[in-house]
Amino acid sequence: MSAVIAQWQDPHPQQRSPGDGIELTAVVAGQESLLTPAALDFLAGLHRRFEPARQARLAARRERQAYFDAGGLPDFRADTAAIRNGQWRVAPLPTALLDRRVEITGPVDPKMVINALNSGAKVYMADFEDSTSPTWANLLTGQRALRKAVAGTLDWMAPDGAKHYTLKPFEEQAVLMVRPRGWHLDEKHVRIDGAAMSGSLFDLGLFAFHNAKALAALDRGPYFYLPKLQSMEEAQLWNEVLDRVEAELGLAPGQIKVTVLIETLPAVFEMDEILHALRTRIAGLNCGRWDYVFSYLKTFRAHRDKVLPERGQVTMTQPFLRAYSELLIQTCHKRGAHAMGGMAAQIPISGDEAGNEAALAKVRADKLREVTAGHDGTWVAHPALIPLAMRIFDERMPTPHQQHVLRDDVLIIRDDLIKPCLGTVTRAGFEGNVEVCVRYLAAWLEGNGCVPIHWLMEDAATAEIARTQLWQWLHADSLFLDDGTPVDFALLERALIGLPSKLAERMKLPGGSKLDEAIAMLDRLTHADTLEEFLTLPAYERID
Ligand SMILES: CC(=O)SCCNC(=O)CCNC(=O)[C@H](O)C(C)(C)COP(=O)(O)OP(=O)(O)OC[C@H]1O[C@@H](n2cnc3c(N)ncnc32)[C@H](O)[C@@H]1OP(=O)(O)O
Ligand SMILES: O=CC(=O)O
Ligand SMILES: [Mg+2]
Repeated sequence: MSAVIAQWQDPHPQQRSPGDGIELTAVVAGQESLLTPAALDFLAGLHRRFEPARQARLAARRERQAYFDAGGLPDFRADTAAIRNGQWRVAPLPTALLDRRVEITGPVDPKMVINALNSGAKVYMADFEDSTSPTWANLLTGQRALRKAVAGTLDWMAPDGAKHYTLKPFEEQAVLMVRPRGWHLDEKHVRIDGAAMSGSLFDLGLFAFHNAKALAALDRGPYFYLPKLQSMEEAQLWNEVLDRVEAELGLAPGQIKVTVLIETLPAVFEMDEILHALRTRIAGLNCGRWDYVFSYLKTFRAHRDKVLPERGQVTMTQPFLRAYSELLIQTCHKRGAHAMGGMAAQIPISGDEAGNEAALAKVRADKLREVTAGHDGTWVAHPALIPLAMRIFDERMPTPHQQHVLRDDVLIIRDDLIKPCLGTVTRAGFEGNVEVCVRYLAAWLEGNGCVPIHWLMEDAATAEIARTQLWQWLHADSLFLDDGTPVDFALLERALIGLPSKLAERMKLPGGSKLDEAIAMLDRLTHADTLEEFLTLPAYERID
């Protein structure tokens, strides 16, 4: 997978200032066509209007985490009971978003964009978030690819000239949705009045600036996926941003539609409130299971009674995760929104028929669980999985969606959502987490935000689980592997020391040049007294 595109790299980067308080601290060739004075003014306007509110929301996150660290538990809010108990529905969904049974997701390099739009999935979520390492080159390459895709002119030639990629006709393409980065991430290369702007506002703002009118004319939104929200107030902030974007770009109010990922533990207690805050424009909620597990671990980082078993055992059939997905379905269907499923991590295995069949069987079981529970659609990580997921949804969901499945049988209380599952930590589980962290981080530092490791899709969310589990296990009192070995820093040392030779033959894989840096970073992150909020925050300081 090529994440950084050579022709976009400037061998002589320099600081350039477009003036009016806007400063760009990196350059890739050709960026002027995207970062026009008008586009920069638009971004600066978003920053000046919403940066104080973003900072307030980030401070609120820290305050709430301090409450959890002091022993507090998340719960449904008393002050919003009227919203939960009220009779209201979200605005009707646009035709293009009625049938979303299979959605493909992936990073935004031109080949992936073409492959995803041509893939036969109903929707393609172009991802600036979990699967993109936000180097300046990746971001602008992605924005340029999407702009050309919307215009219908995107093509791409394989570097060896073996294949020329072109888009299928518009009617045969997946519906485009874009996922900007979460509220916690800055875009350090755009400084406004001396401060870095928000990555969310940069990604969404720049995409909307160049494509919103064209997409609205095609009756295709624009449509966005909003990641990692933690509260109703964060949804309100997004709604205000989108109101402003619509007003500035001359779009009808409510033209921009969004789907919100419920992928943090605090947010699962505010799903009605989030739908309500965005009720004129929300099309659905999505079970972002990987970040959700990460958020569970992070929320309870100081709770020794909430240590989870190794990653492979924390599956969606565990009671606390089943409760999350069923409550999401019930909540969405009550309000007229779609309840989207999530991502199975298995990808096709080439050259191993039995291994491939076992991987596909896991994906099949996951999709079957989702459609049977009442989800209106699901995610796949790889185009080869689309027929499998499509078949299951076609067979089990003959209608475009199943909002009529109200799941009145579901009765979920707070403890169902927070009770940890039982299980073990094996040596393979511990060492697997170490390997995933190091290899993923190394790839990310090299500019590649999504990689296959042992035939599993690994991205920022899955790697966060591995990283957070290591920290949690190492800081728990007297934790032992299932073979009786104490989980301590000596065990980590041995795993880290053994890793370079274990990976020696794989140095040509993504991240090969950054393995030492990744090992040093993981060592620091696991030794820290406090769990770092996001892996990508310190890692972002180390990329261009
Ligand atoms: C927790 C979450 O947030 S989930 C959402 C974020 N994660 C994702 O979106 C995962 C996206 N998936 C991927 O990036 C890739 O599938 C990977 C990295 C896991 C595997 O990629 P590869 O090793 O390149 O897979 P593989 O070699 O089998 O790819 C075969 C073809 O399918 C294409 N392909 C693979 N995945 C995708 C995708 N998601 N979208 C479009 N095309 C894809 C490849 O580009 C390749 O195309 P080509 O034959 O024209 O060269
Ligand atoms: O974004 C999706 C997730 O699972 O995390
Ligand atoms: Mg996520």
